[in-house]
Amino acid sequence: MEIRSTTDEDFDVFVDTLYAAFGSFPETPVEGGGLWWSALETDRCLLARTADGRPVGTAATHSFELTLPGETLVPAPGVTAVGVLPSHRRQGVLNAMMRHHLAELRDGAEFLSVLLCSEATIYGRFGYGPATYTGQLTVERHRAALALPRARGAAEARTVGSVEVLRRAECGEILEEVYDRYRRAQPGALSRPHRWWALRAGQPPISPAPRYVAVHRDADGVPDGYASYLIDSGTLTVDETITTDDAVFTALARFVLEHDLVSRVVFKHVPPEHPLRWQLADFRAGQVSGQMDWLWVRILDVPAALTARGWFTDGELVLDVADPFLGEHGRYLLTVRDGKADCVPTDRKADLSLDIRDLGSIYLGGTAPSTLVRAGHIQAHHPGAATLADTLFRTERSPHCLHWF
Ligand SMILES: CC(=O)SCCNC(=O)CCNC(=O)[C@H](O)C(C)(C)COP(=O)(O)OP(=O)(O)OC[C@H]1O[C@@H](n2cnc3c(N)ncnc32)[C@H](O)[C@@H]1OP(=O)(O)O
Repeated sequence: MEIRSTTDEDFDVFVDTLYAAFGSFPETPVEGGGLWWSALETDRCLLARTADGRPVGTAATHSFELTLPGETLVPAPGVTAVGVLPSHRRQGVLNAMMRHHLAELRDGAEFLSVLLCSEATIYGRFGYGPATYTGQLTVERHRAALALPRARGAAEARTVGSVEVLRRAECGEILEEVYDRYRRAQPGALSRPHRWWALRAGQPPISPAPRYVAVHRDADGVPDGYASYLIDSGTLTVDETITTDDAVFTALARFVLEHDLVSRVVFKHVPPEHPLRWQLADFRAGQVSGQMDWLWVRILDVPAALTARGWFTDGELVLDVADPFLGEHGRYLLTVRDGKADCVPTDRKADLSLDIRDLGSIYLGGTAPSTLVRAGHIQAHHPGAATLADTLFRTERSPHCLHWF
């Protein structure tokens, strides 16, 4: 089998093969997201061909930036468009493409790779672990009153800005600018390169699908948040609510919850532990559903990855990390002082033994190491090791990603 990057000449072969792998047709318009593949970078698309030249597999990489805890931005190659023709499955085509992808990243000194899974059973074997989670919150509007904040001073901190409703097509650059400020501050968030917005590639509100957008502006009229939404049969569905400011989030939530002629509001992409549920005066007015994994992380260089993120508690931890897919194994001393980590190979006794996929899961602070100890995936070598790891890896704001690719 031959695996190589596409060029402008065989990009249409790539698209045809990809669609055939998913059992659909490129010529059939898809609501809103029909142009998603137009944002692919031609030189980062792979075609796998059999010895007689037949295209049988595809995979592509987006050049994203990922925000790590501590608001550090790092390059994050995002794997997408993975498909193998039904006639050639379970013969090792994906395996070969993943080896090719990870080797290319290592050559380019990249230290991680990310993806979203079509099925959660596929990518663990290649060293990816679920690192951020999402869900949706459905609120019955007649029970949706927001509670008065109890913390001293919190009520006064309420935003003094304004909300204006625009059609998606009238928003110009506002969404791109507000999203970019948001993703730089939100651990787990990915950049949406300008080409996505320019090509209207992906899901609403990037795509041209009709949407109303509630744009929040601060006291000086500068946009500092938005909520993109659609109303259908009495249900108002919010695609995404984007802001760096909790008070602006509350103002936008209040805005959609007070919408007339709506019986329920569905907030998509609400991460676990989001404060919105706690802001409802009636805790049971909000029902969580569709909780699932979102961004998966694959670490390729343990010291580079652990020293890149920010840390919030001082401490020391010895991690014994196995990487069965790449046939590697290493033991590392992680030392955190004043928000920065040092990570070096060591012979010291390990506190925890774990698989590289589990390191991917705990890396952004969205999965507690103790949860994976209790699940039987991480081995804690002494009492207190899991608590120590929980304390070190924890972040103030849980990681969240809502970009679909
Ligand atoms: C990031 C993304 O793009 S997600 C989109 C993924 N694509 C799809 O879901 C499209 C439909 N599915 C397909 O095209 C194919 O079935 C693929 C791409 C998922 C798998 O391709 P294949 O070439 O069949 O995989 P390959 O033969 O290399 O299998 C590698 C291993 O993964 C396992 N595997 C492959 N697909 C699956 C699956 N859907 N569920 C569970 N295990 C799987 C195989 O059993 C094999 O396991 P082993 O190493 O223990 O023997």
